[in-house]
Amino acid sequence: MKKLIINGIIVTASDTYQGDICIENGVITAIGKSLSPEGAEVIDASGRYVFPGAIDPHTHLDMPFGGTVTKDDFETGTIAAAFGGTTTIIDFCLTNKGEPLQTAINTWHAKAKEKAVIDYGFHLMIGEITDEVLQELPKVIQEGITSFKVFMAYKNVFQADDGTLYRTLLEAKKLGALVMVHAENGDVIEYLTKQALAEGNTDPIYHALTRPPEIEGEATGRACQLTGLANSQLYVVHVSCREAVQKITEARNAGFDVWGETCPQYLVLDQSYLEKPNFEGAKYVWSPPLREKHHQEALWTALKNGQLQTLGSDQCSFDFYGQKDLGKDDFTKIPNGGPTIEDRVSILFSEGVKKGRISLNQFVDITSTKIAKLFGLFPRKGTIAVGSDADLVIFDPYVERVISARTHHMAVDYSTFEGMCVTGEPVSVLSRGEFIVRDKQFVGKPGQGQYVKRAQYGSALASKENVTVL
Ligand SMILES: NC(=O)NCCC(=O)O
Ligand SMILES: [Zn+2]
Ligand SMILES: [Zn+2]
Repeated sequence: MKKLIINGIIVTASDTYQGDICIENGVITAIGKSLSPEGAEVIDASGRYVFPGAIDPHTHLDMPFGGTVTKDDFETGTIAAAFGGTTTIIDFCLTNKGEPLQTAINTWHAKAKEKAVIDYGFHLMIGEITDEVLQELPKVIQEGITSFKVFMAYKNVFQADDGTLYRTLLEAKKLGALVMVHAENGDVIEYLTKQALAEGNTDPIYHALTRPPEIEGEATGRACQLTGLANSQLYVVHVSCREAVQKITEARNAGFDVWGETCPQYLVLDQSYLEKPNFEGAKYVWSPPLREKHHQEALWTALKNGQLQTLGSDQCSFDFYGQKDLGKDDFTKIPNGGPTIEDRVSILFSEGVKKGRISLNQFVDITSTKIAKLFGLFPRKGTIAVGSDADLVIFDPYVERVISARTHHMAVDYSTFEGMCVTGEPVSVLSRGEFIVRDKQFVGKPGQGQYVKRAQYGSALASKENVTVL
């Protein structure tokens, strides 16, 4: 049935205005003032913002990692994402050396198909470049997987060597894919962690102390230089520190095609959380780790100035009891990651827009539009325009609430942001014109989310967008 959202304040990455949005067959068919309500279900959004559905470019759902499997799967994870205002995710498909890429892709489709309540795509991990991998990559692109992920850390697990990264950059350039890196120096981390354990230092805080910011800065700089050499394109995931921002900024100023993402946990939490008593610090173990507080300022400034362009959640949830406690006597055995998919958008709105650190339009760009452009989803997704999917969030910008595991929708037994007071909340969320959250109630169905084939890198990027705004 036709729907008409009336009187909302429509916000895109470039404009803010009051208007009505008409939706038919899952897409936006008209935007204007006083559109005719004839034959339409009318939804009054007076006093509320209407945003394009947020896109999360960095999730790990139903992922085996650290000797266990993430607690949230494609059902609980995407329901939580929807409550948080996210209508599309791009999840990381892990590959195994020596196994066809297609096997891994099929596995990831099987995880998502019957479960996802919002639309989804995949990035593909590249762990090695072999003749077989080279042969398969063009088909991967045809299937709409147009971003490749290389880990520079997690030695003996996911880590690829520099030769693999360089060859992935070259192939990506040829095929029209964006290369994503987890940028930390895995070899040095291995040395520092062994040293810490040998000295009897087993507590969660040593996770952070054995992965100092220099290690992230070095790997980020190396990946940027290799990108310049290959004349390719790079997206640095989960940037946590000043050193990495500096390397990305230098690369962009040198004209390299380099982009950076940060995550909500790095914007609002700091290293001291790892020192919480009773092993609670384990809840805050990410790689890269939470940093000293002064790094937060560098990240906010970089988002404001465009040196970092996106916010991903890096959702990778493990229960405190039964999963995080695998590392009770050895911090290297704590599964890395935390639950963040539901709170990403609200935290950026509350801490960013409400506190005057970024503008409302930047908020939309950082959580949706720029992600859609970088990952081949724009203009189908990432904006409010005639012809775009009706992925929409009706957002109350005034409500104040406290984030808690008692009220969140993730399957995990704690909240990363427990007790944090935020202003603003999605009230209703539509995916391709259908409500999935209506007046804060879930009304969607597992399996209604669709796989989205993404266009090649660059299809929606104007060249001037790669200029750093100082
Ligand atoms: N970030 C993290 O600690 N866990 C998820 C896996 C990754 O992104 O490195
Ligand atoms: Zn990572
Ligand atoms: Zn991640």
